Amino acid sequence: MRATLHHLEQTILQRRTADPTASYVAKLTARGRAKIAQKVGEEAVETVIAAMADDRAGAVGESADLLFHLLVLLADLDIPLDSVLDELDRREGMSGLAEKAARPSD
Ligand SMILES: N=c1c2ncn([C@@H]3O[C@H](COP(=O)(O)OP(=O)(O)OP(=O)(O)O)[C@@H](O)[C@H]3O)c2ncn1[C@@H]1O[C@H](COP(=O)(O)O)[C@@H](O)[C@H]1O
Repeated sequence: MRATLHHLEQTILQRRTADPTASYVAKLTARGRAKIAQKVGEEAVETVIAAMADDRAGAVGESADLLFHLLVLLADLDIPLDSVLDELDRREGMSGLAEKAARPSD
C-alpha cells in the first residue's frame, strides 16, 4: 500500500508540469486548487453512493479515484504523503497507549 501510494505520488509530482493536453494531472493542476478540491469532494460522494448501494466493485473504483485525487491535492499543497502516513502511525501508537492504559496490569 505504502509503495503503491508513494509511486503514484512521485508520478503525480513529475506530471504536474507536463503538457496539459497529454496529462490529466497537468490539466487538473492547471485548473487550480479549487477545482482539484472539488474533484476530491465529488469522488468522496461517489464512494459514499457506491457504499450505500452495497456496490463493492463501484466502491473499489471510486475509492481509487478518491485516493488519486487526494494525492493530486496534497501535491498541490506541497504536503508529502509521508506527513499523512506519519500522522496515521502516530494515532495508531496513541491507540496502543490507550489500550495499555486500560490494562494497567500488562
Ligand atoms: N490514477 C489515475 C487516475 N484515476 C483517475 N484518473 C482520471 O481522472 C478523471 C476523472 O474523470 P471524471 O469523469 O470524474 O472527470 P473529467 O470529466 O475528466 O473532468 P471534469 O470535467 O470533472 O473536471 C479521468 O479522466 C481519469 O482518467 C486518473 N488519471 C491518472 N491516474 C494516474 O496518474 C498517472 C499520470 O497520469 P497523466 O497525468 O494523465 O499522465 C497515470 O499513469 C495514473 O497512474
